[in-house]
Amino acid sequence: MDATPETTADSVLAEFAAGICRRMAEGLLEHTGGELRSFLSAESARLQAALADPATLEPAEQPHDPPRFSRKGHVVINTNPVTSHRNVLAPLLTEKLEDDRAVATVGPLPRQYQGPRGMLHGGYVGVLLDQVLWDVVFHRLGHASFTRTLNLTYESPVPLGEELTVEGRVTKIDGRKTFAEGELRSGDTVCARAEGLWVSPR
Ligand SMILES: CCCCCCCCCCCC(=O)SCCNC(=O)CCNC(=O)[C@H](O)C(C)(C)COP(=O)(O)OP(=O)(O)OC[C@H]1O[C@@H](n2cnc3c(N)ncnc32)[C@H](O)[C@@H]1OP(=O)(O)O
Repeated sequence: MDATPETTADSVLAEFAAGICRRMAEGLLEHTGGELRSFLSAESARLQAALADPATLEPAEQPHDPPRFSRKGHVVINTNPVTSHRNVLAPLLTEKLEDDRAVATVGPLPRQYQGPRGMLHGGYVGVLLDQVLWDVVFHRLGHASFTRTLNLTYESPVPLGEELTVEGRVTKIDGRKTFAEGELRSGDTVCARAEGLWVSPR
């Protein structure tokens, strides 16, 4: 049971703190020595200032994820590691869903997602495609399902530091099985393709 239910201002503060943690994660891989100390000190001071006086945050600011509560009144936090503004691991998507199709933009992604030098780690390519394909399946079906298979083809390296597009489409529904496919693009270049199967719960 939550003794202190979340307010909108708490959610704004949490997302502000997550933003600082994201910048810190990025800065830890960018700065060294004295520059690193100055960077960490400045980011810590911004968080301390916001905690001491929440009015230093933009007063009209709304959280991306406003407080939600379960039927029993417990706070429900969006933990999604791709889309939650409060989860510092999340690269964050802006997504449009229409019928059988989803189109999302993500990035530019910083260096904590790096695999090969200057390029996105292949596992994160799968994470982004899994999420967007799951989203379009959820949108189409109206209920959650589980990823059963996800086959990836890496066509070309995915650059960091550039906006990316991730697209997903439902291709077939057969009972509990929903098939979907999609791709991840950098500009006009298709960097990876995915196809998979999502199974609805019994
Ligand atoms: C609001 C919420 C927020 C939730 C927020 C969610 C955030 C997004 C998450 C992103 C997506 C994920 O990461 S999801 C998490 C990653 N995935 C998982 O953890 C899933 C782990 N696997 C499982 O739990 C299970 O294997 C299931 C549930 C997927 C399937 O088990 P099952 O229910 O026993 O299904 P089963 O009978 O074996 O198969 C169902 C049907 O599919 C067919 N089938 C099975 N495998 C295959 C296959 N490889 N190729 C073809 N067909 C297949 C079977 O023949 C059968 O067909 P027929 O006889 O019916 O014709």
